[in-house]
Amino acid sequence: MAKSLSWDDLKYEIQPWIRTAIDSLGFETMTPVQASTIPMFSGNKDVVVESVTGSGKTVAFVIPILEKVIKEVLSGSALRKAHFHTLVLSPTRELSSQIQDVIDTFLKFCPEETGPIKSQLLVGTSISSVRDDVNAFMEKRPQILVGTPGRVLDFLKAGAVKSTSCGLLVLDEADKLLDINFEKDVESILHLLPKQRRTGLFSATISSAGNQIFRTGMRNPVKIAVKSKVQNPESLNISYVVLQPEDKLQYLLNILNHIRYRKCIVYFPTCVSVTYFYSFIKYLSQSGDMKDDLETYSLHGKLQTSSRLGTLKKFTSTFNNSVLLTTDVAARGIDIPEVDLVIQFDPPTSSEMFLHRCGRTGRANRSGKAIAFLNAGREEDYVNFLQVKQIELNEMEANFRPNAEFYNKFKLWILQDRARFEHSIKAYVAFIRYYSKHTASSIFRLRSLDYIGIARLYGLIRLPRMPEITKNLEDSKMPIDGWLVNPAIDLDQFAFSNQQMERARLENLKKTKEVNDQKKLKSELKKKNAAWSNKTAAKETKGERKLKLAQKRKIIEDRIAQEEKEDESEAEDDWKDMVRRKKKQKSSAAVQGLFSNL
Ligand SMILES: Nc1ncnc2c1ncn2[C@@H]1O[C@H](COP(=O)(O)OP(=O)(O)OP(=O)(O)O)[C@@H](O)[C@H]1O
Repeated sequence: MAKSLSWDDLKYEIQPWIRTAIDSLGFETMTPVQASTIPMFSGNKDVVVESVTGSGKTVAFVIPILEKVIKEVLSGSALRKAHFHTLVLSPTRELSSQIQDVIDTFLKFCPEETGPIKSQLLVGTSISSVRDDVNAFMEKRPQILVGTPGRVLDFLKAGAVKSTSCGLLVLDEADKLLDINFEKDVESILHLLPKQRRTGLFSATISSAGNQIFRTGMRNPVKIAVKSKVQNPESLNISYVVLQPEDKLQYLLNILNHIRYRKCIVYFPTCVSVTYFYSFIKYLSQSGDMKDDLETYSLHGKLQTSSRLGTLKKFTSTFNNSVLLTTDVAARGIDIPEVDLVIQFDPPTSSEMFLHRCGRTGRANRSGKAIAFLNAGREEDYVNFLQVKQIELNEMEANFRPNAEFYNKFKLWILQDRARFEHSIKAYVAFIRYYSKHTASSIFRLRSLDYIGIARLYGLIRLPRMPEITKNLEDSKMPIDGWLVNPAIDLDQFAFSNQQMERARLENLKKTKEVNDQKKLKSELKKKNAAWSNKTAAKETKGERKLKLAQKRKIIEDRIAQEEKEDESEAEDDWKDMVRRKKKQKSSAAVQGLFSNL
């Protein structure tokens, strides 16, 4: 830590009410990143800030924002109607909402005679449209806008709002905002903002954005990097454990049931794996296989915004023993101080995301533990890969004995409902596709994946047909017809427990059967007809040809006989020559005849 982190020693004089807010929030000292950033960014500097997760970057930009807005207000140059002063962009709705909460917490201390200073959240929801946002903006006249790139762009393009007074832009999780997923929207937003503005980029992994940061139009930015030898905060302990893929779920449940923690976040690779494992864990809770007081939540990008924000709020406000099953949608920026355990069920597709996931615990000097599960075989190399990137991991022994009965229990749960069977396949397929997207592709290779072990992890009954499996799974390991259970299951008899779905399935099955029967009948008939017609056609042509030849011969012989009678002088000619001559005559006559017929 720097020598003096006392707020009194901050090299910038902050507003008294902001200082009151800091005291009430219990922030006794500044964090190093705040000590370096606040004076620069509140002054007239563009900043690029990199500092470990949970080190207080949000307050490091919120105070300068408030300082700048308040200066505008105090200078008497009131914002014109439809104008705003500051724009904060973040990659997720959850994070945007959290940033707005921090701003509003400070604003509660803003004296009325100074204000009113207001903020507005701009994130896509099914409840409010862009037009609603514009109407609310016109009515409330906020100086500070916080939102996700897509929604902010739609809002600015709607035409009613003027961006020419925007003097400050903050990109939180800037490396994410400058990556391929957001790049276009962010660039379009930058074009709509005036060039004369201050810009601040913040992230724990900003270096990974490389030269992209210069596309934000900053002028001589000050680089502030608060780092130790390793990239993770000292209060965060990161471990890894090597497991057979089929044991991973059991091991996770073992931790959730037997290790003491307050709040735990478990990262899964895809949305569908979250929903799938969440429903199985819920079932286990109901059947008494999970500890009694455990509260389980699920959060992923396919949920409605209101449900996502609601879940996060509930998880934040619960007491001990709660678990959030989620995806990378909740990996960056989310600040829930009581989270003391983070589990990565599978490594993420990039090392930056690995840090962000781990960084949901061990925040603001509180101790936290992060555990990454690695599949035995090849993934152990990931530890060295991370070490090169200055991320230190400790090895952890998996002290548990997998229960052989577990897979049967899982299988029985799936066999109760066809929907679960379909869900298991979707989750498995999504995982394989996810695996192919790893940036460290020399470690996470589709060729080396244990397809059967992972199928067991997902409780699969049968391997799905997918090119990745056909290409990479050795023939000797391929189960007969893909079945992982013996005896195989009659899929036509496998019912949905939901009656409506089951009715629809049976209806569909009936229709498919009818169509198939018809198709079969048609193809059989076609085959039969084709065989018959081909044969007859062939026979007819043969017979016809014979008949024609016979007829021709007869005609010629008749003619010869006739001519013999008519011309005795030619009697001595060889009949064969005669035949030839007559043939010639006939053919020329035929040609003439044909011509005249024209
Ligand atoms: N000066 C301070 N003293 C004590 N706690 C602080 C201080 N400043 C911020 N905090 C707390 O530290 C926690 C982490 O802060 P914040 O969310 O801003 O971290 P961050 O650096 O943005 O992390 P990430 O990179 O994960 O987004 C928050 O709970 C915040 O309230």
